[in-house]
Amino acid sequence: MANPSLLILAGDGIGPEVMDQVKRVIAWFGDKRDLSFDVSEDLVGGAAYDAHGTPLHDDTMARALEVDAVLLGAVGGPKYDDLDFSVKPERGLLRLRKEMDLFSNLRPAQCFDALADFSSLKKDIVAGLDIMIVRELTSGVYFGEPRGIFEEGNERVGINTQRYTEGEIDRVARSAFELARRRSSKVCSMEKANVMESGILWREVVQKVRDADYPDIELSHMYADNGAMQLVRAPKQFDVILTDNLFGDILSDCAAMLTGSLGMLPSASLGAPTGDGPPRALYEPVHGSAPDIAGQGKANPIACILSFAMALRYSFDQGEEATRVETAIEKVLADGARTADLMGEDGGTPVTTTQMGDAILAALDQSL
Ligand SMILES: NC(=O)C1=CN([C@@H]2O[C@H](COP(=O)(O)OP(=O)(O)OC[C@H]3O[C@@H](n4cnc5c(N)ncnc54)[C@H](O)[C@@H]3O)[C@@H](O)[C@H]2O)C=CC1
Ligand SMILES: CC(C)CC(=O)C(=O)O
Ligand SMILES: [Mg+2]
Repeated sequence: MANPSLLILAGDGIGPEVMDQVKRVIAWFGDKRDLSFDVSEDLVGGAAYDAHGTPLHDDTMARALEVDAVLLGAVGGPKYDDLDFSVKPERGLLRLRKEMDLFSNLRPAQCFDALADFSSLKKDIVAGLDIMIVRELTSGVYFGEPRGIFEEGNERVGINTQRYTEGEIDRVARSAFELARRRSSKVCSMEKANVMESGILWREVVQKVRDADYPDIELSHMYADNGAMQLVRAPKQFDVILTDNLFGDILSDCAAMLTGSLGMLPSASLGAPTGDGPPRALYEPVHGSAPDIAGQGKANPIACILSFAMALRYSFDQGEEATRVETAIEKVLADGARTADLMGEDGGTPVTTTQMGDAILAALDQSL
């Protein structure tokens, strides 16, 4: 049987740096676990713009639709700030998500024991934290029309449109409920139904889906601003959080700091199930291209490596191997390895991106 196929799009800034460590983990699975992948690589974001004048070449898009899974690093950076919006690096990523129809974005926030002391919050608030944010990814205000900057009278007006259809809400709600059934069966849906019609529809549809097909799920609703506050006040009250594209983007960066660093948060973006096979999927860290530390060997590769672990679990039916990676990372952190983002000013000498990769590979070796 052919090896499963992976398309790697490392992107910009720290994207290629953290992806280099993922490539070593992929090679390790080929060497040590007889689990090989047919890996191809291509450009996305600013790197694709530099080469082709577009943040995502049509050939790359076509390849992404063919492979079993895509692994992405990060896109964007100040070099591209003044580009026309249509060719900005971030548009390449949005096109991938949209054309692959990856409507369900899973962003787990787990606090590893070794980092509970380092979180922005008190240890007892985050110790043992394990929540899953399910973010709608292919609609909402990042995609709604009309959008643009227009002349209106003697001034300009910037417009974006929050738009959700019932079908779009229905399908992401189902994905959250299915996931919740494999966890604690508790979902909190967040929107702003107090001030947004799209929020009213969101709440109605989510409740309807739950009542019709998921009566075993304990569903609650919360305004997203309160949700942000509750996330930092008492995050362990949540298990699965279901929310829209914009709120999910913001709430997941917020959740990252509960775990210690944005450099710790992976994600899986999944489409609809395809027959018997796994859904279309793209895996990427939650963080961006981190221009402030790019090229300095400071980036934490754990979020990207954990994203590969999610690929093992969700695309390749290799849950035990995914756990092997997560356990290796847990061990490395317990042994004290810290990239700079995981230590305070006087925390000692941080390890580099490559040294963190070395330590994770050594822990993987020890797991055999
Ligand atoms: N999925 C993607 O490709 C994303 C791309 N971006 C893009 O990235 C660029 C920079 O955006 P920012 O707002 O600065 O967000 P960012 O996520 O790149 O960085 C925010 C802060 O977190 C730190 N950080 C992020 N990842 C880290 C890691 N792995 N290890 C250690 N520290 C890490 C950075 O150094 C920075 O101080 C922008 O062009 C933005 O549009 C932003 C978010 C997601
Ligand atoms: C397209 C990305 C730059 C948006 C983002 O911040 C994210 O998806 O987390
Ligand atoms: Mg974001």
